Amino acid sequence: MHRLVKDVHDYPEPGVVFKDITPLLADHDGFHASILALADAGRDASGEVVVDKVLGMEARGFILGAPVALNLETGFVPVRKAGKLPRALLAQAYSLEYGEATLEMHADAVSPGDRVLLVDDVLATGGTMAATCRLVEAAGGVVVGAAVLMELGSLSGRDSLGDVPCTSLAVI
Ligand SMILES: O=P(O)(O)OC[C@H]1O[C@H](OP(=O)(O)OP(=O)(O)O)[C@H](O)[C@@H]1O
Ligand SMILES: Nc1ncnc2[nH]cnc12
Repeated sequence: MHRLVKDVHDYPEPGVVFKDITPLLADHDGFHASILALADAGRDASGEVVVDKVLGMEARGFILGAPVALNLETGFVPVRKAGKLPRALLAQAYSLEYGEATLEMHADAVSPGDRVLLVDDVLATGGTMAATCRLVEAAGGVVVGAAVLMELGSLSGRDSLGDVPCTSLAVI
């Protein structure tokens, strides 16, 4: 996977090393293997699916989360940046490595008791993932796991996830 993720220095702001996954997405074998590996986070040791929904965060989390949901034969829930969803919603402000934003989810997208897997490309500060956990909790769902392609170990994002187990295909 490493050769298919390109480091872009000082993007989107000075000091950030941006992890560009577009070469990985453009490579069928790399993309396919990544989806299968991320989907394993939604199964137990015997291979049984243990989640009811997969959530992906706009925008790169959509690209990865939707095929993971299909692989697990669950529904997919888009968690969007503010102002994009048309019906009653839950909202959560957060900070990420290079800014601040608000994430929103339709209020009825997760039902009480739903077991949820969160999927994204990068875990950096963990702000995005933690905010999504808050949205799921507000809906009455249970985050049973998170799965990312890459974890930026120096930013300790995992610490913001509490007891939620996070599967990283690579810690860099
Ligand atoms: O752990 P954090 O510090 O919160 O950073 C991780 C988040 O940042 C990126 O999303 P971004 O908001 O840049 O959106 P994009 O997918 O639309 O580019 C990435 O896809 C994660 O969602
Ligand atoms: N360094 C980084 N590269 C790509 N996406 C990110 N999201 C937060 N930090 C990031």
